[in-house]
Amino acid sequence: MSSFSILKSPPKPLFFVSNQLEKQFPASDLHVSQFINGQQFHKPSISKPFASTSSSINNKPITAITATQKIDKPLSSSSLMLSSVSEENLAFPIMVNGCTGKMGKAIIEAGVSAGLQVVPVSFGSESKSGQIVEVGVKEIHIYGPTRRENILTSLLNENPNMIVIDFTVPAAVNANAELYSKVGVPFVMGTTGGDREMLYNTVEDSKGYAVISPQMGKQVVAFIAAMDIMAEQFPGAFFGYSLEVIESHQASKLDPSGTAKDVIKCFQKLGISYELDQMQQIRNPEQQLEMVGVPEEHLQGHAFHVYHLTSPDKTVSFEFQHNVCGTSIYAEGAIDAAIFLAKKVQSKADRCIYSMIDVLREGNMR
Ligand SMILES: NC(=O)c1ccc[n+]([C@@H]2O[C@H](COP(=O)([O-])OP(=O)(O)OC[C@H]3O[C@@H](n4cnc5c(N)ncnc54)[C@H](O)[C@@H]3O)[C@@H](O)[C@H]2O)c1
Ligand SMILES: O=C(O)C1=N[C@H](C(=O)O)CCC1
Repeated sequence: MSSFSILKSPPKPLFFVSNQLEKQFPASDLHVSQFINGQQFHKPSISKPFASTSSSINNKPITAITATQKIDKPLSSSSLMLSSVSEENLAFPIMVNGCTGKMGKAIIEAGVSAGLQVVPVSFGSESKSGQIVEVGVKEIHIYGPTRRENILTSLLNENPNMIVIDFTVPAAVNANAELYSKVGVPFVMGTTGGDREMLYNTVEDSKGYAVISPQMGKQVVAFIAAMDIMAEQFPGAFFGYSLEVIESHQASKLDPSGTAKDVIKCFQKLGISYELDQMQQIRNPEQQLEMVGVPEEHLQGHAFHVYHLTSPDKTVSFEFQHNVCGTSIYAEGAIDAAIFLAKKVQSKADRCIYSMIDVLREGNMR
């Protein structure tokens, strides 16, 4: 049984950004952005040193973000499900990198709903460096690519149980993983792309802990696991079949679907000859509306996949689809992955690298 401890006492702030960190890494010329109902609003920029225990913006303290603070939006059905664990007051903070992005915001909301605490510091792109982002009532200070090692080391010293959740961009995957591994902070890597082999090698060499998965949606992960089991048990079962794969994502997605790549690996084991560059990627909103049937309100955030198999004589066909609108399915899965990882770290598990299938197998589903 895991020795992971669950606090029963009332929630207490578990971390603070110290004056020392503030002095070391002042973030001058901070900008405040606010997200309301998914829309970003910019307030006039202000010159402000990095968060201190006594400083405030608009009279709001910015030193620590605790699970006791409320998100000022109605609870969705999914967040109601997550709120059932908030009473357990899970005792580790999360650092969410890429927090100005769609997933970053969703992770913060899901994490707070689950009773986790969010470190008020996030690594972002150069262009977002120096901004303060408000997500609900949370204020998160964004740091660009410089001085990250020192900042992360200081944060980890102050929050020794911290887990990083990374939903950034494919180009940042390897550098970020190297940084987390070097500093020794466990991480959940939800970001797709980059050099995946190098990613695994980096974590393995450092003997650090990580959950890595291009797909955190638990039901989609269960589908991939089922395909993998079929491929293991019946290799070559679809030999000679032809495969057509179409995936559609919001136009801002920078890479091909990482999920489809994993599913295609299963089809290859099942005997189908298919190259990744045959996959059809749809990023054009007009096509998404007309061809794919994406609801208009989800053009900015969806992941639709269809895999069509046809027998050599064309008398038999199979079709698999998984269509996701929005981000909540991934955010909930990523929080489950962080909780799973915290338990592995706490119990000093021998194995260090995990997938979402491991998270599902251990039944860490709330
Ligand atoms: N594993 C999953 O289940 C899952 C689900 C959804 C999205 N994703 C992946 O997560 C990633 C992010 O998706 P999104 O929809 O939130 O994208 P997004 O474009 O909305 O957000 C990306 C964020 O990364 C930040 N960023 C850019 N460069 C950075 C850098 N060098 N360091 C740190 N941050 C940087 C951006 O400022 C932005 O805040 C993508 O790779 C996407 O494919 C994975
Ligand atoms: O929206 C995205 O980007 C997604 N990326 C992942 C992938 O590439 O498979 C998971 C689905 C959403």
